[in-house]
Amino acid sequence: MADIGWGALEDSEGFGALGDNIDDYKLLFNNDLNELKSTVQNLKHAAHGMIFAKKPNLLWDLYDQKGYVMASTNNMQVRFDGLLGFPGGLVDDGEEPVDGINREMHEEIGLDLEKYFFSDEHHIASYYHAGKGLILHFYLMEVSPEDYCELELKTLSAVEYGIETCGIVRVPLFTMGDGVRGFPAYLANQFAGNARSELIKGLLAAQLFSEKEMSVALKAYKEYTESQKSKKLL
Ligand SMILES: O=c1[nH]cnc2c1ncn2[C@H]1C[C@H](O)[C@@H](COP(=O)(O)OP(=O)(O)O)O1
Repeated sequence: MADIGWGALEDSEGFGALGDNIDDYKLLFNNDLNELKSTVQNLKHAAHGMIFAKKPNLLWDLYDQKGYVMASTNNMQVRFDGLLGFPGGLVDDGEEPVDGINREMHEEIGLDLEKYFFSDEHHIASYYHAGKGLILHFYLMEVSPEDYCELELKTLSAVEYGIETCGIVRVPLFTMGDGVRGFPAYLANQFAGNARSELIKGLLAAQLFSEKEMSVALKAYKEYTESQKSKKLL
């Protein structure tokens, strides 16, 4: 069969290219965005968001599970390209990032925009990848545990379900007795863009993890990935 390539996707395919170095994504501060807009031509924007609910509970009466976190697998969560990421996507030309995230949330997870709506107050960080000319905007929204479960179910009937979004993922917010399985092992998956860093930032901002808990989990994740490499499992 002839290789027909990615067709219309070809133009934006490079933004998702593998091989990024995390240091390529620079956190933007107050006036950086305006300065970039006035100095760099043809900037592209993307906006992604983390939706979470806090529901402390003991999983199997054992693991302190602090809440639910929705990571979507469209792009993210198991996205069409096999990587994990948050719902969201590229912002259309002439569109504001906040409008882009609402549009993408509706397409990818069926978010009812009459009820839930991302606004500028939900924005927690932006990052710039100079090599790609790409600015990533990250948003965070809390919903009730009941609404969270309803949103999960709605994902299955979203327009992009089965196309961009291949599944919805709950992030395990606990670590098992071996110190690795649970959240540290989840971090060892492959993520789109800087979604791993966004997840860490989002969990801290949502106060689902303390700085100390996060640093223990990150140490375990790093040691785990090193050990996998030395066993040639990665
Ligand atoms: O969750 C994410 N966090 C940070 N960056 C991400 C995430 N998901 C994707 N990306 C990067 C890499 C992608 O190529 C670009 C565009 O996002 P994407 O969601 O793939 O855009 P479209 O759905 O194709 O519009 O951002």
